[in-house]
Amino acid sequence: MTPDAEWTVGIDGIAAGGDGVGRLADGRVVFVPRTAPGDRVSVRTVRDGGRWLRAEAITFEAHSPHRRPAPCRLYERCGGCQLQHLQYPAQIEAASRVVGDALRRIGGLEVSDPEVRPAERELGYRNRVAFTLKRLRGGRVVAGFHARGHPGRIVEVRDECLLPEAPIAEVWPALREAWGAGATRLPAGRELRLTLRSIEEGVLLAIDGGRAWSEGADQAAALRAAVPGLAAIWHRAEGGDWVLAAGRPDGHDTTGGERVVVRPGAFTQVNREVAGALHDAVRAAVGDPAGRRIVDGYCGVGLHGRRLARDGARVVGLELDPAAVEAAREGAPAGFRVIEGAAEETLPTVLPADVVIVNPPRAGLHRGVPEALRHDPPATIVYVSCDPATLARDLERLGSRWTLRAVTAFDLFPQTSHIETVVTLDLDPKTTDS
Ligand SMILES: C[S@@+](CC[C@H](N)C(=O)[O-])C[C@H]1O[C@@H](n2cnc3c(N)ncnc32)[C@H](O)[C@@H]1O
Repeated sequence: MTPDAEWTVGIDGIAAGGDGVGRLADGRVVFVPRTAPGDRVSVRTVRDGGRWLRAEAITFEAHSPHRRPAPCRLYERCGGCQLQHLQYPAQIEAASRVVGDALRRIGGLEVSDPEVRPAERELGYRNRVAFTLKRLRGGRVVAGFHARGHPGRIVEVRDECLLPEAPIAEVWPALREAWGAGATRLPAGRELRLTLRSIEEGVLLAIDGGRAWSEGADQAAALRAAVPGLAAIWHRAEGGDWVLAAGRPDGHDTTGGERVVVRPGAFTQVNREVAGALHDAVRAAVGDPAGRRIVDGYCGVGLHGRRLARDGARVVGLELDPAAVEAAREGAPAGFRVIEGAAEETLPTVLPADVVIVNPPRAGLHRGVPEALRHDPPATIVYVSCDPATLARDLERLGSRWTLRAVTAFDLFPQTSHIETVVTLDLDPKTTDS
């Protein structure tokens, strides 16, 4: 089928990236963005990948009962969300299918589609939002999100985005007003990444990129005074370190009962409500932690490990990012220590352990991590994953010595195709590593 050919397909599911997916009579799979299970749609091929095709919808011959008008008026142009055209229960069902499919297809596991814990708030849930600001020729400034299908372009966002928590939704338009024509009150540079993080004290603004801010202190102070709710402004010039430009050095936030310091850079989950439920699930999967040796791998600011140490475990956190390590150590309970470095190098030095938690970035575990776990197996592994495909690959690499106790997914990112999964594995004492 050549690009530009037009034909009709029935959509019967949602693929991992959020596209609707259907099948041709000859078995080839077709991906069509912004379609829903139950749609029948005439499409045009935009890419022929051999056994799969990517296509765009031209007209709908039948509409899915799971559709709804997208709540955001930027949805068609913005690259941030993929599932706003689906009613929320259909988003949850799609997430369950995506995780189940990955575990069966890539992981070779015999599992059914898992339970997905929905969010209470499907909008207004993000405590962190990153915008991109570009200075164009002629002094014009655009600031917003990357465009759908054109990541180099920026879709202007004023007050349209429906995902941020209320404090961010209020600060962003006020900040745009306050930075002045040509954004001259911000650091110079063609492109800046502006991250707003809502914290107990208000909103923290982290400006990443641009040149050193020679008049930073004055301009940042003026900006902060002009934007109600802005608690602190940080800047990191290209090739430099984070510098506090105005306001308070420390912000705080609480997730899953743990209050931690928030500074720019260190990873924290964006959805405090669902992340709290996820942390409770990890805590429950560990069982009674008293006196047990636990590794919190890829610990970030140490939310799992700190809580388990408070409950009596001896916990070692493993974390690569120095900013996260610093936050994890601040105010940590006795019984929780953190080793800075790559988990694939540090894990073998802290095994054996009773329980190992791993929560890697999207790329999943470095090969060295399953190797170390096979060599020195813990009784329980709790794997928290933000990518079902790499999760499934890693479970396969762990081998057959562990049995799957539970799989639960959490909708930390409503309206998007991202999904977080928690898998608990128990060592089968009768088996040996082959
Ligand atoms: C998905 S976050 C999880 C953080 C934490 N568990 C939480 O719930 O907030 C992944 C973390 O792994 C860290 N990281 C990335 N690569 C790593 C590696 N090779 N070894 C150790 N930590 C790593 C990142 O800096 C980040 O803090």
